[in-house]
Amino acid sequence: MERPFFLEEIDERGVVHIALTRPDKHNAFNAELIGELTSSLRGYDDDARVRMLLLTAQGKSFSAGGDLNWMQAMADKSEQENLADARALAGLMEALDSFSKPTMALVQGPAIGGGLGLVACCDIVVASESAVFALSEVRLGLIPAVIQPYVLQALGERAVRRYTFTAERFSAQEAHRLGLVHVLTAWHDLRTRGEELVQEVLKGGPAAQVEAKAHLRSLRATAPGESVNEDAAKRIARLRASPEGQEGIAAFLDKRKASWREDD
Ligand SMILES: C/C=C/C(=O)SCCNC(=O)CCNC(=O)[C@H](O)C(C)(C)COP(=O)(O)OP(=O)(O)OC[C@H]1O[C@@H](n2cnc3c(N)ncnc32)[C@H](O)[C@@H]1OP(=O)(O)O
Repeated sequence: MERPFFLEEIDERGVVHIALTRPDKHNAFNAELIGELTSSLRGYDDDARVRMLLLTAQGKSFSAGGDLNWMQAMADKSEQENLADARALAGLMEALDSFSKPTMALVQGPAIGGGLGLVACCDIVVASESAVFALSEVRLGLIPAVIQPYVLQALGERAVRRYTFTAERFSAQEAHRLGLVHVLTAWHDLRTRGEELVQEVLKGGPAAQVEAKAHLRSLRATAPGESVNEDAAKRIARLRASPEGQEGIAAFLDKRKASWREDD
């Protein structure tokens, strides 16, 4: 099937390669990408040929997160449409996080907002030394809601508190120190280091890996239940259609400072 925003391929070893292919928009995700990627992930998860998943991205950025043009348009949608759309975003994170076989991300550039969420949902992360990360949402008048359980798990609560409120960009070295990134490598070695780790994963028993992953998930304190995801979707839907969210998104797209109060 033709996928406008990503490529998918399963190799003879059972490795599913998914590459985000929207480099002109820094691989930001809109409703179409979210819907198709989620159904693709679910399909591969049910496919007995599949041993593991490798997530990559084309271009300069891994992903700039939610497409802000798409989010801006939410102010004109009905509350129900906006909420359904936010639930779909939660569904994408859930589909990646709960993928029953091992998953690996190769992060070649910035992974911001929901882009960082995708990375945090993967089991193994290899990143270029030049990659950067951010929970940028509050600068846009938004919150890192649906990604928060995964980011909490990957970075730890103290770091998440800091980076949620300051929205500072942090380096791949910091992401490595915090545990989000397992392997740091030069940009030109990213694929090679990734392939080395793929080969290590493929040496393991497939059923054992599925069981190990299910067991790990069952031990997690912050695995998001349905009510957590629903709450997150409601918060996102409310904020992005609000005057503050619309101001934050418009300011980013217009490349100006957001005006949060009359005297700003
Ligand atoms: C639940 C999920 C929530 C979310 O994910 S909220 C969204 C979080 N995303 C962000 O905060 C924005 C992230 N974007 C960036 O930080 C930067 O951008 C990059 C690091 C990815 C790239 O920086 P650089 O190379 O300096 O490019 P540039 O001038 O900032 O952007 C180039 C063009 O790309 C558009 N763009 C960037 N990110 C998005 C996006 N997320 N949605 C829609 N467009 C985006 C810009 O506006 C601009 O466009 P033009 O060339 O027309 O001026």
